[in-house]
Amino acid sequence: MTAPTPAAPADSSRAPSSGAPTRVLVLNSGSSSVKYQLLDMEDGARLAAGLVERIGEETSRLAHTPLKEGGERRERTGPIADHAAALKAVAEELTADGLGLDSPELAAIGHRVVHGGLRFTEPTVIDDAVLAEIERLVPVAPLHNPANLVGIRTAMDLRPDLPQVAVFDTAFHTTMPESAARYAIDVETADAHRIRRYGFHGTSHAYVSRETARLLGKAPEEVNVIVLHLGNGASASAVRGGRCVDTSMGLTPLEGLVMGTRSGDIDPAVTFHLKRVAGMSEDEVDVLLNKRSGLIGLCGDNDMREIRRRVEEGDERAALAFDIYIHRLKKYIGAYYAVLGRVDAVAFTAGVGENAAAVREAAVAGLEELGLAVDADLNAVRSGGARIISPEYARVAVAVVPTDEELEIARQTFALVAPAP
Ligand SMILES: Nc1ncnc2c1ncn2[C@@H]1O[C@H](COP(=O)(O)OP(=O)(O)O)[C@@H](O)[C@H]1O
Ligand SMILES: CC(=O)OP(=O)(O)O
Ligand SMILES: [Mg+2]
Repeated sequence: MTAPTPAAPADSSRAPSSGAPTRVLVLNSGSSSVKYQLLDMEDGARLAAGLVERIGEETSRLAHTPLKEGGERRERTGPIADHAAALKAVAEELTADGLGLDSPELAAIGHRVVHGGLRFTEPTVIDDAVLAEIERLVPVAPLHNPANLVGIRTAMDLRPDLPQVAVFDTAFHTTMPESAARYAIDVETADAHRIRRYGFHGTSHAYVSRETARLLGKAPEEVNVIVLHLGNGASASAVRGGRCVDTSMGLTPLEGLVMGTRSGDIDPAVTFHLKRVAGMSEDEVDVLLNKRSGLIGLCGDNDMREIRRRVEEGDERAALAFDIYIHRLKKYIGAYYAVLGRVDAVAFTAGVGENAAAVREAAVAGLEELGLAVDADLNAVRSGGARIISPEYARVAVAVVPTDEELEIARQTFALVAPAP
């Protein structure tokens, strides 16, 4: 899961050797959550990490872990109205540990921004023009870019003097060939409205594909990897020699796999039908496909833990939802196998991919002819580390590779703002 595992304890009292600030705060603002980490880039140590979830509900929760020696995990529960309130609460927790946003050791704040459109292919220092472009892209990332903007603006209010850096989910996918990035629709219309497949979760796909190569003892250039990022939002990617050649999300994060609340692939005519025949408005269709579909639409739950519990109890709706989720996943594994031609590894990551052994087992079941198999004992191991779960004889390594979007964002942010040595 993207939640932090205690890293090497950091000595937060150490002064940076060059005197220049070396800490980066990373904010990963999701539709109803904020994940954050404070890292010291001099040695990569995590100083604090946490998560605010269920923002906007009565049952919001902030879990904060200072990773200094002796630091203890703290929790706040109770309503947190919006992302701005969530970030203020995070700032308070950091201040309580002597790691407040006013610290002179902070070099920059890095922000996950989900949609960067055509313009942003690299990490970017945020100014008014960048903010305006992220705002312009709200219609194509309606659950995400607004939350990202609140995170940026709140951080800018707290530290107007610091560089704020946007790291885009779409950036890693800009290497996709036109054959994968273009929809087969009228070219002039598509180009006029910049309608194409952008792909998301790119920071995670980049990090996990690299970590998978490392797990195999190879350079990223040497391996072809299928990455399955299965969180609340879920996407698959085909990575050839370190470069993305296809991914399952498209113009928006709605295309592709079955997700917690999103439908993934669907015949676009379903939307015409809902409007013309079922009398739904544009906004109602949007809410249906983004928030009331996927696992929650199929069985009333979007948490894979709950779905597995129900399946074990013999609940038929949960079992069907699980089967549909797996069927789609398996189709993408097969599709990306064909796209890549040769596959060295299939890597499972994010909340579901890292924790749900039943999903990994079912997704690979029956694919022995493709060289894919999972060893039941290895698959059952619970660990926070990257590991191979396929039997030794298998031609393709199946791996669990924990993602760390925050670390990757911190690295990219620091590389942009730190003066070259
Ligand atoms: N132990 C577990 N077993 C199965 N699924 C889990 C487990 N822990 C977390 N998850 C799943 O992970 C999902 C969240 O994944 P995460 O990567 O944090 O998503 P996001 O970043 O989209 O919020 C939860 O909805 C839940 O379904
Ligand atoms: C792009 C996307 O779907 O992100 P998340 O999984 O955080 O919702
Ligand atoms: Mg996520």
